[in-house]
Amino acid sequence: MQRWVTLFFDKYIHESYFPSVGITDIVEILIIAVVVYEIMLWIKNTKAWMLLRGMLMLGFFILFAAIFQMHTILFLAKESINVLAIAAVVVFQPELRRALEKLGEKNLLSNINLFDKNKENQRFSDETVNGIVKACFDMGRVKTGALIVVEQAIHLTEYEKTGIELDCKVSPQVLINIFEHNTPLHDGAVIIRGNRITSATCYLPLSDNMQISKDFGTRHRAALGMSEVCDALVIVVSEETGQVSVAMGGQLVRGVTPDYLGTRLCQIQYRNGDSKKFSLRKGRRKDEDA
Ligand SMILES: Nc1ncnc2c1ncn2[C@@H]1O[C@H](COP(=O)(O)OP(=O)(O)OP(=O)(O)O)[C@@H](O)[C@H]1O
Repeated sequence: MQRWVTLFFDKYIHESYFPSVGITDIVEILIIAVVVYEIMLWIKNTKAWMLLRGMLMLGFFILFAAIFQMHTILFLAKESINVLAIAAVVVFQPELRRALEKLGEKNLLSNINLFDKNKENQRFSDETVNGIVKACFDMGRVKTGALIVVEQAIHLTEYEKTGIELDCKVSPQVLINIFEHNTPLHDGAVIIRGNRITSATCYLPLSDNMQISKDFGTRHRAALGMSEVCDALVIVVSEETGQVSVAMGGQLVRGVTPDYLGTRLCQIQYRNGDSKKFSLRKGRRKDEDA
């Protein structure tokens, strides 16, 4: 037995090559682990998950063909692999674009304050937060439908172009007036950048999510669709129920309270992710109460 163990160690352990592991290698392993994890998360949360499953099926099929030496299938697979790779990039262009934009959103550079040094950290003022919250719930009370997109890091210029250009300060009166029935600007969505309403009657992409409730009409689908393709916070006021809902990152929360909406807006109010609490009682942020 002892001889067997000695032989085993001599053969497999003694002759094995153990590379020396330095700090750089550990950092490298950590970076690769994080990147692989992020890619897996991205695959899981997008249509790429279906692509991966399709590719796995194809892989098994090719393996099967290889085991049984099916030369024609192997030849076809080899020839079409490049075409399939290009097709995947074309089909998943929106998801790939979103993933790259998300990477940009992380704004690592602004955290070390090299590039954003001169930019104001605040996206919009408390007045804008209060104005949006007030307008949404006032419209909800009288069942006026509305769709409001609050821009974050990703610029929404291409969606602005689908509507009528405006440039006015956000206020509850203006928002209510825009969405008033039978007025020229009431259809479509309003886009807000900072403290300004940049355009109205904008057309937003509809979500093709099959799992969302059949009760949702196109206004809610457009809110969800928009939140899937960019980082904006999208607010919907239902004409049918008067409920206010919020969509962000492909998730729609229905029937929110003014406090909830205010808090969500405060969460995106600062570029570096700072957020302050919103208090409904005074319609202002809690830090201002002091
Ligand atoms: N793609 C879109 N982009 C922007 N606005 C849209 C889009 N699709 C629909 N809308 C807006 O939604 C309105 C129609 O809403 P619809 O009744 O279909 O939706 P809903 O989700 O059931 O909302 P509601 O509860 O208010 O009825 C349109 O008049 C238009 O203003």
